[in-house]
Amino acid sequence: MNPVEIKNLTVAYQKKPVLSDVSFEVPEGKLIGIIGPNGAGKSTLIKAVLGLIPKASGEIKIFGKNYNAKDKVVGYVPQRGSVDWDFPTNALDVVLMGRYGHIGWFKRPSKKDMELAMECLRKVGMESYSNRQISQLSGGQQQRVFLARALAQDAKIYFMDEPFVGVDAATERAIVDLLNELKKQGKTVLVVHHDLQTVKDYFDHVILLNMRTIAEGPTEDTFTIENLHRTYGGKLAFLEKDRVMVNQK
Ligand SMILES: Nc1ncnc2c1ncn2[C@@H]1O[C@H](COP(=O)(O)OP(=O)(O)OP(=O)(O)O)[C@@H](O)[C@H]1O
Repeated sequence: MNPVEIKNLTVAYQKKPVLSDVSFEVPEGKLIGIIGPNGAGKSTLIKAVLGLIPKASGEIKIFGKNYNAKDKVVGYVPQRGSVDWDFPTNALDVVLMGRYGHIGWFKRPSKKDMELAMECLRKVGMESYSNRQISQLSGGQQQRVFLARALAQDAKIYFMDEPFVGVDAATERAIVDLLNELKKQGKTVLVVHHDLQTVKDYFDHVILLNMRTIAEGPTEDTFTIENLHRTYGGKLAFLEKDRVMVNQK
């Protein structure tokens, strides 16, 4: 059974559709890139799957069922810019929040939960920052803490919204290693990604989105210049053979 199946999904803000008739399914245990221009509806798609915003119509199935947050099947790494980093909490507590579905709200985390949270911080190279207030971390360090929180959730499917934005090369490498580790564990990871140069290196499968599903499938067959043209229209700039980027002007 596919971990995520979307059929004819339409989502609207104030009656204006931003996703229209979107359909795709993703295979289990793969790294999947969600690719499309600004405003294409990528974040909206993730929020609709997680039930954070309502859908106007269509079907969203997680392992064949309607998603229920209590099932603890889906982990989420939001866009860094959408988080209140001034909230007075330290890195370890943020990671422990990832365990709450397992611990139960209002209960104290056990020693095992604390150890697991520290282990997740270690995996992203942040164990020595466990007591640091999150407002006092750099952008890349904040991103790593959020990835550690997602790891602590021990989900089967992860949605990550632009985890590579604003991070340095070392953090980018750390994130890629983490994605590959999750894949090795059989997890399915969907990542909103903007850097077209690295899509072929990072993802097994892509979903090209621009209000509709333009194309989806294995990266090799789907991430083609023709499909990119269909996704980005006139915004594509060609650097040289096989290298393409989005012209933001
Ligand atoms: N809360 C909201 N109310 C009204 N319109 C919204 C809201 N959130 C997003 N939109 C609009 O919906 C469209 C899709 O937005 P969304 O954030 O899903 O795009 P995106 O593909 O994630 O973009 P980006 O790459 O810039 O992050 C945009 O036109 C945006 O302006």
